[in-house]
Amino acid sequence: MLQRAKVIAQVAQHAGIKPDILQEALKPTVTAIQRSVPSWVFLGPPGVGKGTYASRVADALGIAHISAGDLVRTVMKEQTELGRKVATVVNEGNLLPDSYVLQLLQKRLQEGARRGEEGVLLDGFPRTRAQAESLLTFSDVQLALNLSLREDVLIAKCLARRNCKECGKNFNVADIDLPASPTAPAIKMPPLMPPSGCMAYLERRSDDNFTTVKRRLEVYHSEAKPVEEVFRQAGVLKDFHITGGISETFPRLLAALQARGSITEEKQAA
Ligand SMILES: Nc1ncnc2c1ncn2[C@@H]1O[C@H](COP(=O)(O)OP(=O)(O)O)[C@@H](O)[C@H]1O
Repeated sequence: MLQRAKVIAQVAQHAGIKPDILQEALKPTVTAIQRSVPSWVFLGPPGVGKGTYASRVADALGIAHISAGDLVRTVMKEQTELGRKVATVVNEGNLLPDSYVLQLLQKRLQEGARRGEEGVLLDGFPRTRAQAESLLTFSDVQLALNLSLREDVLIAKCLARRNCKECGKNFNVADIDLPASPTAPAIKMPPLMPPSGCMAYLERRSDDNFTTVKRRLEVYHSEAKPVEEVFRQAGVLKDFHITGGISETFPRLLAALQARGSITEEKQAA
């Protein structure tokens, strides 16, 4: 702080203006810099595994993982008028208003900043062009990883997601083993089975039914390209196509991030 006051005094003297006037003029810039949290963003359709890979990468990097869907589900669980309204939109497979989701995210970022979080990995945000543009105004987005996977597999994965209400962990009981077709290569994705202790506590998300998943995919396809475009123009978009299960994909994902210089070897080993 003292150092900053000294620098401001020197610059003010050099420019021939009073230090307090310069200090006042710099306020918005300083606040903007202080607020600018570095972030990584995982983009992709429902069922692609954004949450699974985001939480593993965040653990590997030692940064916080923020899932927009989890923030929304916390509100849905509240027995309030707002919680019920949010649940209606989510269960129809539609998006919540940009301003509302931004509010939830900013609140979560502020809580994190108070705890000393220095970087975050976002999953499920942004989902519209407006959200993406807004994110760039308050966060230094260093990477937008755009995950993709065959559409028929996305549906199967969503329908097979399970959550243990005792330990809170997510699993996927789909055993995908599809031969090559004229348009797609063969794909094998073994299930991520819950341990026996979780079996009695498994739940399915209320929006993971066939009709809602189809609607979520439609919404994704209509919003995804403009979001990708914002990050492509910012020079941070990286495409990553998933062709197998977690044990095959996760090392390949880390290697791709490392090749891009986003992960150091030390962090990958940890
Ligand atoms: N960034 C967002 N903007 C608007 N709505 C959102 C956003 N993130 C989550 N939601 C709402 O929460 C639901 C669940 O989100 P999420 O768990 O990320 O699901 P998905 O499996 O579709 O990626 C979405 O279908 C949407 O209704």
